[in-house]
Order: sequence, then C-alpha cells, then structure tokens
Amino acid sequence: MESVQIFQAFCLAMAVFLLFLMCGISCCWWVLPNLAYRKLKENGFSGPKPSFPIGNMNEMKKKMNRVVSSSSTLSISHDIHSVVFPYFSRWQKLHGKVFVYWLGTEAFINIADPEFLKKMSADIKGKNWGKPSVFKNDREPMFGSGLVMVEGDDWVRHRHVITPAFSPPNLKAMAGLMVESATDMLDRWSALINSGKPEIDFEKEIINTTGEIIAKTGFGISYESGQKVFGKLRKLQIILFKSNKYEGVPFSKFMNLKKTLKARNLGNEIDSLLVSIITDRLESSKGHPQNDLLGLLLSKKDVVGHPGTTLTTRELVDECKTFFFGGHETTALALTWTLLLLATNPEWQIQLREEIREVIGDGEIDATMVAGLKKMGWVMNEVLRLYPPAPNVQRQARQDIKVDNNYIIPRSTNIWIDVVSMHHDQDFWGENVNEFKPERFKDDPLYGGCKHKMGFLPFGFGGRMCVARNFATMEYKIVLTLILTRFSLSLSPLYCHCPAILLSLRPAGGLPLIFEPL
Ligand code: HEM
Repeated sequence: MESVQIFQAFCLAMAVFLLFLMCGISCCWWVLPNLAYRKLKENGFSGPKPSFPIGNMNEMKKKMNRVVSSSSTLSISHDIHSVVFPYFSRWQKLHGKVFVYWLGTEAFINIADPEFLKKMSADIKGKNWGKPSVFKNDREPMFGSGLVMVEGDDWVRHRHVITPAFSPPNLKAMAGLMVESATDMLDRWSALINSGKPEIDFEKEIINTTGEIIAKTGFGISYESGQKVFGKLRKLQIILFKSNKYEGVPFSKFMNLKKTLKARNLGNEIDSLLVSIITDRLESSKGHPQNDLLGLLLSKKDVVGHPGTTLTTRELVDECKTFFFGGHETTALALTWTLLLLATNPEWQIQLREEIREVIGDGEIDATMVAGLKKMGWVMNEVLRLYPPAPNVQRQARQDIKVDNNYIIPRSTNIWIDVVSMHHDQDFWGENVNEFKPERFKDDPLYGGCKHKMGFLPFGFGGRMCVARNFATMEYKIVLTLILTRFSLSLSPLYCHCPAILLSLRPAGGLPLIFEPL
C-alpha cells in the first residue's frame, strides 16, 4: 500500500515538473518573443515575419547566391552587400534601412541609416551601451569579459587602463618591432621568388605576420609561444562559427553539445597558456616593467583616491585574448583587401611608391613618418570602406531609447549596425560608390565625401570606437610601405573573388598574388 502511495506521489511530482518545464519552454520559445514582437511593431518597427523559436533563421540559412568572379574577369565587383548579407539586402528592399529581424527568439534592429544611428546614439554614453547577450555568451571562450564585451563602470575602468597603452610614445616604441617582423616576411618571399615560386597566398602570410607583431608588441613573446595561442584561437573561431547555426534559439547549445564543450575546453586551454605568460612576466620583470601592451597594463597602479583602476589577473587574461584576436586579424584583412585592390589598380602602386620615396627616401620608416603618408591614408580608408574587416557593429539597449518621436527601441533589444550596407550606399557616396577611388578622401580625409558623418564607420562609433585604431593604422602603413618598396604585385589567375563572413570579412579562398622584386 505504502509503495503505491510513493509511486503515486512520484508520478504527481513528475507531472508537475513536466508541466513547469512545458510552461517554461513555451514561455521562452513563444510567449515572451511574441510579446516582444508585438511591442516592437507597436513601437514603429517592421520586418520579415518570424516563426518562433527559430525566428528568421531559415531565410538566413538559405544557400547564398554568391557572385564568384575569377581574376581573369576584367572587373571584380565591389558591390558586395548582397553577396555577404543576401538576407539583409533582401529585407532592406522590402522594409527600408531600419527593420527588425529575429535570430531565434532574440530581436535585432538592423540599422543601415546613418541619420537614425545618429539620433539613436546622441544621448547615450559608451558605458551605457550593452553588447548582445547572445553573442557575449556564445563568444565567451574567445573574449571573456575583455574590452570588446565588458559593460558599464567595468568598461570605463578597462578602457581607462588600456587607452594609455596605445599612446603615441608607446606606439613609437612598437614601430621597430613591426618593421622587424614585416622584413622577415619579405625576406622569406625573396627566397621563394628566387627559387622560382613567385605566387604567394598573401592572406595566409599576413595573418602570420600580424600575429607575430601582436605577440611581440603585445606580450613581448616569441612567435613560437604566440603560435600556440593563435593556433587554438583560430580553431576556436572556426568551432564557434560552425556551432552557432542556431544562435539565439533557446537551449541551442545543447543541440551542439560536442562543439560547445570543445569550445569551452579550448577556451580553458587558452586561458591557462595566458595565465602562464602573465605569471612568467610578473616573475621576470619585477621592478623592470617592459614596454609592451602587457607590461604597460601590469605596471598600472591604483591611482591614489581612485581604487580599482587596475585589472585583476582574470581580467588581464580576457584582455590578452581580446588583443590576440582583435589585434591581428582585422589589420591583416585590411592589408589583404588592400593588396587585392592594388593588384587590380596598378596605377595606385605607382602613386604610393612615389609618395614613399618623397616621405621616407632611402632610409628606414619609423613612427614619425607614418602621418606623412597621406595618399596611403586615403587608400586605407577606401579599402576599409569597400571591404570593412569588421562588417558590423553591435549594441544592446540598456534602457528604452526614443528616436525621433516615431520609434521606441525597448530595453534589451539588440542592435546590428550594417556597416557594409552603409559603406556601399549610393545615396550617401554617389554613383561611383562601388568603385575604388581613394581620392574621395583627398579633400575630406575623415569621411571621404560621405554625405552623412555617420556613414563611414570602419572603427565603430562613439565612446566604444576601436581603442587601437592608431596602432592599426601605423602597422598598416609600415607593412604596406615595406612591401611596396621591394615588390610589385599582380593577381594570380587562381584568385576567386568570393568575399565571405567568418566573424570578419575575408576572401573565402585566400588571396594568391604574383610578386616581382623591384
Ligand atoms: C584595421 C584594423 C581594425 C579594425 C577595422 C577594427 C575595428 C573595430 C571595430 C569596428 C570595433 C567596434 C567598435 C564599436 O563597437 O563601436 C573595434 C573595437 C575594438 N578593437 Fe579594433 N579594429 C582594428 C584593429 C584593432 C587592433 C590592432 C586591436 C588591438 C591591438 C583592436 C582592439 C579593439 C578593442 C579592444 C575594441 C573594443 C573597444 C571598446 O569596446 O571599448 N582593434 N575595433
């Protein structure tokens, strides 16, 4: 009798548990997102109709109709928005330059209108923006709570500690290391060319070289030690990209448990490598801080009267990961797209070589000469416009945001700023928007003649703009100067023009180029 009662009680408990579970799931999957959907509609936003719990994912996953042109084609199209973001391009045509789409049960407002962006961000300080929780969680093994992801007063503290590390005197000290790594790469190329192999996959080469540069300038460590971290970070990036097919769908991590666990393990391995780099550094440089980024962060002491102006070891590990990841791929891709554009516009190779001769002469480039390379600055901006390595900027509203009395962005809504679209918008750049015309930056070096000041955002906007843009610009100019003074370059017939997104914007099949010594 007693056992029957126990069994009945167990069944009842199970039934209640299952009921709660079903209620929880239906709340997460349907009720809350439908309420949010209705609210966004009432607040003035339209967009493609989602079907919860996957949102608009089905349409986003449809096979991309990629424009692939081989290098033998005379013109390579730079009109890439509909290639890299075909779904956004389609929805924009239907719903305008501001619309809502759904990654699973997460609402994203897609913005390709600089005026809307200006109004939306006018009264919001850097520390009051959030970052989409769905990306923060998924990319946790990669960035942790580093500067890219941290929010609020913690962001202010991190930014306050990190900004001085990129000050002009510190950058000056790093220029020599940049020259050293780039020269090693070019010496390797000379040897390859002499042995009859003039074709080089530039993307692969430059990712290694900018990796070496950040390993040395960031952590004062050799390329080999850096390689261990990079190898794992790269694997992590690929796993995260492949495993996030259902980003935004509740419990989607469990659908890809194997990959989620693999990412977490890799993240832990990277953390251990970095902790040992930091510990070694603390041991070896007692009283003698080194002049690299890590040394500068470690040498920070709490300012009297302002406790908490330093970073903990855990925070340092996350910042190191952020530097490792953010600090080499973006610059490498900026250089990669530049070499594609210089290979297809050889007259600009000539113009830049002339400028280098005028500004630098026969001596070695150093940090003080970089600002004099004006035309190279136009080329860099034009490349970042056509092929922004960071193809979008993300935010999350931490409060209701009123825009123009017409729209209210509810608290917790995610925001996706479509940089590729804004950089290719004929309304703001004119009819030649998809042409490579560095001279558009001649009379307007900051905005390239864009009709709206927020239409050109290669480094983001507001207080959260890229903290290392001067470092990146110096590295770009030093490496490009050294390449152009030793080689001329043309496109290999093997090149296929297929820009693609793997977190960053990259050429899917690499960039094979033919180099010729000058
Ligand atoms: C051409 C090269 C680069 C490009 C195009 C680029 C682009 C960007 C963009 C678009 C953002 C987001 C800004 C926003 O949310 O408004 C960003 C943030 C950031 N970048 Fe860069 N970046 C480059 C190089 C670098 C380098 C070399 C480093 C490190 C050594 C770096 C470290 C960071 C960090 C830490 C942030 C977060 C800043 C914050 O939220 O306060 N970036 N970058």
